[in-house]
Amino acid sequence: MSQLEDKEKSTQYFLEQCIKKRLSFYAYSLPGDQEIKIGIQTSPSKFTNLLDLKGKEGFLFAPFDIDTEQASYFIDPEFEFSSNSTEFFDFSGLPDQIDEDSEVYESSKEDYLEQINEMLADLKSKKLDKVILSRVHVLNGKGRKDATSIFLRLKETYPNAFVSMVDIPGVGLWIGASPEKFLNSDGKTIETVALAGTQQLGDRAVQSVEWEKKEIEEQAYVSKYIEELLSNYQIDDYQKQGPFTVQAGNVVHLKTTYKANTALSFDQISSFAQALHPTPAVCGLPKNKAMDLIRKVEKHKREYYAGFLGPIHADGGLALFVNLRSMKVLQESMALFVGGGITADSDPEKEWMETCFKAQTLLKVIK
Ligand SMILES: C=C(O[C@H]1C=CC=C(C(=O)O)[C@@H]1O)C(=O)O
Repeated sequence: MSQLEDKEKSTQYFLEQCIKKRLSFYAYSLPGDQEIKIGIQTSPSKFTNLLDLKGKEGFLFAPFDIDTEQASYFIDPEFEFSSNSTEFFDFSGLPDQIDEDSEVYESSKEDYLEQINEMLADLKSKKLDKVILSRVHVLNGKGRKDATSIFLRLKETYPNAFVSMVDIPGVGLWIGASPEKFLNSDGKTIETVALAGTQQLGDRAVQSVEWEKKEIEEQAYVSKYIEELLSNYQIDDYQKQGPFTVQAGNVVHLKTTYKANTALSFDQISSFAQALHPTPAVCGLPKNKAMDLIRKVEKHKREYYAGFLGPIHADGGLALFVNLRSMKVLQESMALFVGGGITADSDPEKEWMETCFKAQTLLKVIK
């Protein structure tokens, strides 16, 4: 067996034990990075403001609807492990644990079409410009015992995604392969992206993809929102690139990147992140109206889908991503969360198909 296979195997064993013993842990690999970082904490703390995490080192996990739904968690690891190191952790004294599964509401196609038509009525009467409708697709027969191998396969299949697995007892086990950076900072710069618009790639070359008016507009709403926010924070010195086409598995998106050469304090970064979330890539525009419409129309709770997650460092550096192409892993099933941006020009059937293509990015790896 090669050295790499040996390492992969020990990472697999390690993660499987964490899941069986129901430890609170995170595991992630950054886009383009081979390494998997893992951290364990007996009881992670909740936080309400990113500022509370100032000077801390760990992993944060925030829901979509910060105001009315689940809590935000911070895992401050008592033990850290990396797929590049051979450290040892003794699981032998810990008993196996089983958690009660919570119910997740799965939308039928009829539900989805009814919901999109309800949203379209508000969009067409110009109550709002854009809203994201999401749904849950439940896959039976695969569950917690399969989580680690799916996580490792996602990492191999999507090396440019932020691939993560987070388990917090009573909160849930989540896995994802996100194509969307939320906010990255190394203390000297901040980076974010406007990602929206989706097509199935099929057998086309990425650069040959052409975009329709509806897709160009839905992405432009995200760019406009980010640019207004940068301006509100007096961040004028930034490089903008795009929009250009990027591939995320079997789909492509339109993306604009923003990089500001501004050294912000942690206080400013946390305030900026809080104002940025949720962007019109996952919520809509105007934000409050879109949030109200989502709360009214969607029958499931989004929980941590479309929230944000990632590591933060004691020096204020952070690498946060939007929790997309993600699923909640239950004992014997998996709940995949997928959504798409709806505007007055949306065609309900096409939007339904888009959510199917997005689900395929995960299903392809699970099956
Ligand atoms: C909300 C999702 O994707 C977002 C990111 C890229 C493209 C999107 C779109 O075309 O609608 C969404 O804004 C999802 O994957 O569930």
